[in-house]
Amino acid sequence: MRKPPAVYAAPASPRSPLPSAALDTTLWALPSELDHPQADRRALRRLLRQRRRQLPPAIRLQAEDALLRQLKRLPELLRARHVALYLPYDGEIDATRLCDWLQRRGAKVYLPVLRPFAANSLWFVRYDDQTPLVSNRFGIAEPDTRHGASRVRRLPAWALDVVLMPLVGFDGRGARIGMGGGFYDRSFAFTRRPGPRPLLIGLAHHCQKVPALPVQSWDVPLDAIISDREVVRPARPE
Ligand SMILES: Nc1nc2c(c(=O)[nH]1)N(C=O)[C@@H](CNc1ccc(C(=O)N[C@@H](CCC(=O)O)C(=O)O)cc1)CN2
Ligand SMILES: Nc1ncnc2c1ncn2[C@@H]1O[C@H](COP(=O)(O)OP(=O)(O)OP(=O)(O)O)[C@@H](O)[C@H]1O
Repeated sequence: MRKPPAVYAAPASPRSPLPSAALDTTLWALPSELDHPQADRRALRRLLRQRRRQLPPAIRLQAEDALLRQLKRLPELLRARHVALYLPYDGEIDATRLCDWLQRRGAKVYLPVLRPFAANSLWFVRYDDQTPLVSNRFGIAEPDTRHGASRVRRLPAWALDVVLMPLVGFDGRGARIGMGGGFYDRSFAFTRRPGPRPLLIGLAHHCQKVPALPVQSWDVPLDAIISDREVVRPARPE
Protein backbone atom coordinates (compact mmCIF):
# COMPACT_ATOMS: atom_id res chain seq x y z
CA MET A 1 0.00 0.00 0.00
CA ARG A 2 1.05 3.60 -0.53
CA LYS A 3 3.46 4.79 2.13
CA PRO A 4 1.85 7.56 4.18
CA PRO A 5 3.68 10.87 4.40
CA ALA A 6 6.30 10.17 7.01
CA VAL A 7 7.28 12.94 9.35
CA TYR A 8 10.57 11.12 9.87
CA ALA A 9 11.99 9.74 6.64
CA ALA A 10 13.60 6.32 6.96
CA PRO A 11 17.37 6.58 6.63
CA ALA A 12 19.11 4.94 3.70
CA SER A 13 21.60 3.25 6.01
CA PRO A 14 21.38 -0.49 6.76
CA ARG A 15 19.71 -1.59 9.99
CA SER A 16 22.84 -2.14 12.00
CA PRO A 17 22.31 -3.71 15.42
CA LEU A 18 22.90 -1.17 18.16
CA PRO A 19 24.76 -1.85 21.37
CA SER A 20 22.18 -2.59 24.04
CA ALA A 21 23.57 0.35 26.04
CA ALA A 22 22.02 2.63 23.43
CA LEU A 23 18.60 1.49 24.63
CA ASP A 24 19.43 1.39 28.32
CA THR A 25 16.68 2.73 30.58
CA THR A 26 19.18 4.56 32.74
CA LEU A 27 19.82 6.92 29.84
CA TRP A 28 16.24 8.05 30.12
CA ALA A 29 16.07 9.07 33.79
CA LEU A 30 13.75 12.05 34.39
CA PRO A 31 14.97 15.30 35.92
CA SER A 32 14.11 15.28 39.62
CA GLU A 33 11.39 17.96 39.32
CA LEU A 34 9.45 15.68 36.92
CA ASP A 35 10.24 12.36 38.61
CA HIS A 36 7.07 12.04 40.69
CA PRO A 37 3.38 11.35 39.95
CA GLN A 38 2.27 14.92 40.71
CA ALA A 39 4.76 16.44 38.25
CA ASP A 40 3.54 19.22 35.97
CA ARG A 41 1.86 17.33 33.12
CA ARG A 42 2.60 19.99 30.55
CA ALA A 43 6.31 20.02 31.37
CA LEU A 44 6.39 16.22 31.35
CA ARG A 45 4.60 16.12 27.99
CA ARG A 46 7.07 18.61 26.54
CA LEU A 47 10.05 16.60 27.76
CA LEU A 48 8.72 13.25 26.53
CA ARG A 49 7.75 14.67 23.14
CA GLN A 50 11.25 16.10 22.81
CA ARG A 51 12.76 12.71 23.73
CA ARG A 52 10.84 10.81 21.10
CA ARG A 53 11.63 13.45 18.45
CA GLN A 54 15.32 13.20 19.22
CA LEU A 55 15.62 9.44 18.78
CA PRO A 56 18.25 8.73 16.14
CA PRO A 57 16.87 7.19 12.94
CA ALA A 58 18.68 3.88 13.48
CA ILE A 59 17.19 3.44 16.98
CA ARG A 60 13.80 4.46 15.60
CA LEU A 61 13.93 1.74 12.94
CA GLN A 62 15.10 -0.87 15.41
CA ALA A 63 12.28 0.10 17.77
CA GLU A 64 9.75 -0.09 14.95
CA ASP A 65 10.90 -3.62 14.05
CA ALA A 66 10.68 -4.72 17.67
CA LEU A 67 7.22 -3.17 18.05
CA LEU A 68 5.93 -4.87 14.90
CA ARG A 69 7.25 -8.25 16.05
CA GLN A 70 5.29 -7.89 19.31
CA LEU A 71 2.13 -6.68 17.59
CA LYS A 72 2.11 -9.50 15.04
CA ARG A 73 2.14 -12.04 17.86
CA LEU A 74 -0.84 -10.51 19.62
CA PRO A 75 -3.83 -12.92 19.50
CA GLU A 76 -6.35 -10.05 19.53
CA LEU A 77 -4.69 -8.47 16.49
CA LEU A 78 -4.45 -11.79 14.68
CA ARG A 79 -8.24 -12.12 15.06
CA ALA A 80 -9.11 -8.47 14.38
CA ARG A 81 -11.20 -7.43 11.34
CA HIS A 82 -11.28 -3.66 11.98
CA VAL A 83 -8.18 -1.95 13.35
CA ALA A 84 -7.55 1.75 14.04
CA LEU A 85 -3.99 2.98 13.58
CA TYR A 86 -2.47 6.49 13.28
CA LEU A 87 -0.05 8.20 10.93
CA PRO A 88 3.01 9.09 13.00
CA TYR A 89 3.52 12.67 14.09
CA ASP A 90 6.10 14.45 16.23
CA GLY A 91 8.37 11.42 16.67
CA GLU A 92 5.63 8.90 17.56
CA ILE A 93 6.52 5.26 17.11
CA ASP A 94 5.59 4.30 13.55
CA ALA A 95 3.43 1.21 13.19
CA THR A 96 2.17 1.97 9.67
CA ARG A 97 4.01 -1.04 8.23
CA LEU A 98 1.25 -3.00 9.95
CA CYS A 99 -1.23 -1.71 7.34
CA ASP A 100 -0.04 -4.07 4.63
CA TRP A 101 0.12 -6.99 7.04
CA LEU A 102 -3.43 -6.32 8.27
CA GLN A 103 -4.81 -5.90 4.77
CA ARG A 104 -3.18 -9.12 3.57
CA ARG A 105 -5.02 -10.83 6.43
CA GLY A 106 -8.29 -9.31 5.23
CA ALA A 107 -8.55 -6.76 8.05
CA LYS A 108 -9.61 -3.17 7.42
CA VAL A 109 -7.58 -0.21 8.67
CA TYR A 110 -9.03 3.06 10.03
CA LEU A 111 -7.42 6.40 10.88
CA PRO A 112 -8.49 9.05 13.41
CA VAL A 113 -9.97 12.20 11.92
CA LEU A 114 -10.69 15.34 13.98
CA ARG A 115 -14.45 15.27 14.15
CA PRO A 116 -15.96 18.43 12.67
CA PHE A 117 -18.38 20.42 14.86
CA ALA A 118 -17.58 18.33 17.94
CA ALA A 119 -15.13 19.35 20.64
CA ASN A 120 -11.99 17.19 20.61
CA SER A 121 -13.47 13.94 19.49
CA LEU A 122 -12.56 11.57 16.67
CA TRP A 123 -14.05 9.79 13.69
CA PHE A 124 -12.44 6.58 12.47
CA VAL A 125 -12.29 6.59 8.68
CA ARG A 126 -11.32 3.66 6.39
CA TYR A 127 -7.79 3.93 5.09
CA ASP A 128 -6.59 2.30 1.88
CA ASP A 129 -4.73 3.22 -1.32
CA GLN A 130 -7.65 5.37 -2.51
CA THR A 131 -8.15 7.43 0.65
CA PRO A 132 -7.54 11.15 0.04
CA LEU A 133 -5.34 12.53 2.81
CA VAL A 134 -5.13 16.13 3.97
CA SER A 135 -3.20 17.86 6.72
CA ASN A 136 -5.36 18.66 9.77
CA ARG A 137 -5.03 21.78 11.95
CA PHE A 138 -2.12 20.18 13.85
CA GLY A 139 -0.33 19.24 10.63
CA ILE A 140 -1.16 15.54 10.96
CA ALA A 141 -2.13 13.70 7.77
CA GLU A 142 -5.69 12.36 7.97
CA PRO A 143 -8.45 11.27 5.55
CA ASP A 144 -10.24 14.30 4.09
CA THR A 145 -13.23 15.19 6.29
CA ARG A 146 -15.51 15.47 3.22
CA HIS A 147 -14.51 11.93 2.24
CA GLY A 148 -15.04 10.69 5.81
CA ALA A 149 -18.39 12.46 6.06
CA SER A 150 -19.97 9.52 4.26
CA ARG A 151 -21.01 6.98 6.88
CA VAL A 152 -20.05 4.04 4.69
CA ARG A 153 -16.41 5.14 4.94
CA ARG A 154 -16.19 5.13 8.71
CA LEU A 155 -16.95 2.91 11.64
CA PRO A 156 -18.39 3.92 15.01
CA ALA A 157 -15.72 3.64 17.68
CA TRP A 158 -17.58 0.79 19.44
CA ALA A 159 -17.46 -1.35 16.29
CA LEU A 160 -13.64 -1.35 16.00
CA ASP A 161 -11.90 -4.54 17.18
CA VAL A 162 -8.54 -3.03 18.12
CA VAL A 163 -7.42 0.58 18.51
CA LEU A 164 -3.69 1.30 18.42
CA MET A 165 -3.22 4.75 19.89
CA PRO A 166 -0.09 6.88 20.15
CA LEU A 167 1.12 7.75 23.65
CA VAL A 168 3.28 10.59 24.90
CA GLY A 169 4.10 8.83 28.19
CA PHE A 170 3.27 5.68 30.13
CA ASP A 171 4.23 3.90 33.32
CA GLY A 172 4.68 0.27 34.36
CA ARG A 173 1.14 0.05 35.75
CA GLY A 174 -0.46 1.07 32.48
CA ALA A 175 -1.22 4.75 33.16
CA ARG A 176 -0.69 7.06 30.19
CA ILE A 177 -0.62 10.63 28.95
CA GLY A 178 -1.43 11.66 25.41
CA MET A 179 -1.14 14.93 23.51
CA GLY A 180 -3.38 16.68 26.01
CA GLY A 181 -6.46 17.26 23.87
CA GLY A 182 -8.47 14.46 25.45
CA PHE A 183 -9.38 13.22 21.92
CA TYR A 184 -8.97 9.52 22.66
CA ASP A 185 -10.39 9.88 26.18
CA ARG A 186 -13.57 11.46 24.82
CA SER A 187 -13.91 9.11 21.87
CA PHE A 188 -13.62 6.01 24.07
CA ALA A 189 -15.33 7.23 27.25
CA PHE A 190 -18.14 4.77 26.39
CA THR A 191 -15.81 1.83 27.13
CA ARG A 192 -16.46 2.36 30.86
CA ARG A 193 -20.02 1.16 30.33
CA PRO A 194 -20.95 -2.42 29.42
CA GLY A 195 -21.38 -3.18 25.73
CA PRO A 196 -19.30 -3.85 22.63
CA ARG A 197 -15.95 -2.12 22.68
CA PRO A 198 -12.56 -2.36 21.03
CA LEU A 199 -9.39 -3.50 22.69
CA LEU A 200 -7.40 -0.33 23.44
CA ILE A 201 -3.65 -0.59 22.99
CA GLY A 202 -1.24 2.29 23.52
CA LEU A 203 2.01 2.38 21.53
CA ALA A 204 5.18 4.18 22.55
CA HIS A 205 8.93 4.19 22.42
CA HIS A 206 10.63 2.77 25.48
CA CYS A 207 12.11 6.21 26.23
CA GLN A 208 8.59 7.44 26.95
CA LYS A 209 8.27 5.22 30.01
CA VAL A 210 8.32 7.10 33.31
CA PRO A 211 8.37 5.81 36.90
CA ALA A 212 4.77 6.72 37.74
CA LEU A 213 1.91 8.77 36.30
CA PRO A 214 -1.23 9.83 38.13
CA VAL A 215 -4.49 8.46 36.72
CA GLN A 216 -7.07 11.19 36.03
CA SER A 217 -10.75 10.50 36.55
CA TRP A 218 -11.45 10.82 32.80
CA ASP A 219 -8.53 8.64 31.64
CA VAL A 220 -9.91 5.68 29.71
CA PRO A 221 -8.13 2.54 30.92
CA LEU A 222 -6.04 0.80 28.28
CA ASP A 223 -5.96 -2.98 27.84
CA ALA A 224 -2.26 -2.96 27.03
CA ILE A 225 0.67 -0.69 26.30
CA ILE A 226 3.26 -1.96 23.87
CA SER A 227 6.69 -0.46 23.40
CA ASP A 228 9.72 -1.72 21.55
CA ARG A 229 10.77 -3.33 24.82
CA GLU A 230 7.68 -4.77 26.52
CA VAL A 231 3.98 -5.40 26.72
CA VAL A 232 2.43 -3.80 29.81
CA ARG A 233 -0.94 -5.29 30.72
CA PRO A 234 -2.49 -3.10 33.43
CA ALA A 235 -4.05 -4.97 36.34
CA ARG A 236 -7.84 -4.97 35.98
CA PRO A 237 -9.91 -4.03 39.02
CA GLU A 238 -11.63 -7.17 40.43
N1 LIG B 1 -0.58 10.67 14.91
C1 LIG B 1 -1.52 11.15 15.70
N2 LIG B 1 -2.71 11.43 15.20
C2 LIG B 1 -3.67 11.94 16.04
C3 LIG B 1 -3.42 12.14 17.41
C4 LIG B 1 -2.12 11.85 17.90
O1 LIG B 1 -1.80 12.02 19.09
N3 LIG B 1 -1.21 11.36 17.02
N4 LIG B 1 -4.41 12.63 18.22
C5 LIG B 1 -4.52 12.36 19.57
O2 LIG B 1 -5.14 13.06 20.31
C6 LIG B 1 -5.43 13.47 17.60
C7 LIG B 1 -4.85 14.85 17.45
N5 LIG B 1 -4.53 15.41 18.73
C8 LIG B 1 -3.59 16.38 18.95
C9 LIG B 1 -3.61 17.11 20.11
C10 LIG B 1 -2.66 18.12 20.30
C11 LIG B 1 -1.71 18.39 19.34
C12 LIG B 1 -0.68 19.45 19.44
O3 LIG B 1 0.38 19.37 18.86
N6 LIG B 1 -0.91 20.53 20.09
C13 LIG B 1 0.03 21.61 20.06
C14 LIG B 1 -0.61 22.93 20.35
C15 LIG B 1 -1.99 23.11 19.82
C16 LIG B 1 -2.11 23.81 18.49
O4 LIG B 1 -1.19 23.84 17.68
O5 LIG B 1 -3.22 24.33 18.24
C17 LIG B 1 1.13 21.37 21.03
O6 LIG B 1 0.92 20.62 22.00
O7 LIG B 1 2.22 21.91 20.83
C18 LIG B 1 -1.69 17.63 18.21
C19 LIG B 1 -2.61 16.64 18.02
C20 LIG B 1 -5.89 12.84 16.31
N7 LIG B 1 -4.83 12.34 15.49
N1 LIG C 1 -14.84 12.10 28.42
C1 LIG C 1 -14.50 13.37 28.52
N2 LIG C 1 -15.43 14.34 28.51
C2 LIG C 1 -15.10 15.63 28.61
N3 LIG C 1 -13.81 16.06 28.73
C3 LIG C 1 -12.84 15.16 28.76
C4 LIG C 1 -13.12 13.76 28.65
N4 LIG C 1 -11.95 13.10 28.67
C5 LIG C 1 -10.97 14.04 28.80
N5 LIG C 1 -11.50 15.27 28.85
C6 LIG C 1 -10.77 16.54 28.97
O1 LIG C 1 -9.71 16.58 28.03
C7 LIG C 1 -8.60 17.31 28.55
C8 LIG C 1 -7.31 16.61 28.23
O2 LIG C 1 -7.16 15.43 28.97
P1 LIG C 1 -5.72 14.78 29.22
O3 LIG C 1 -4.75 15.80 29.70
O4 LIG C 1 -5.88 13.54 30.04
O5 LIG C 1 -5.35 14.44 27.72
P2 LIG C 1 -4.61 13.18 27.14
O6 LIG C 1 -5.03 11.92 27.81
O7 LIG C 1 -3.18 13.50 27.14
O8 LIG C 1 -5.16 13.22 25.64
P3 LIG C 1 -5.69 12.05 24.66
O9 LIG C 1 -6.89 11.40 25.29
O10 LIG C 1 -6.07 12.79 23.41
O11 LIG C 1 -4.58 11.12 24.46
C9 LIG C 1 -8.84 17.45 30.05
O12 LIG C 1 -9.09 18.81 30.29
C10 LIG C 1 -10.08 16.62 30.33
O13 LIG C 1 -10.89 17.23 31.27
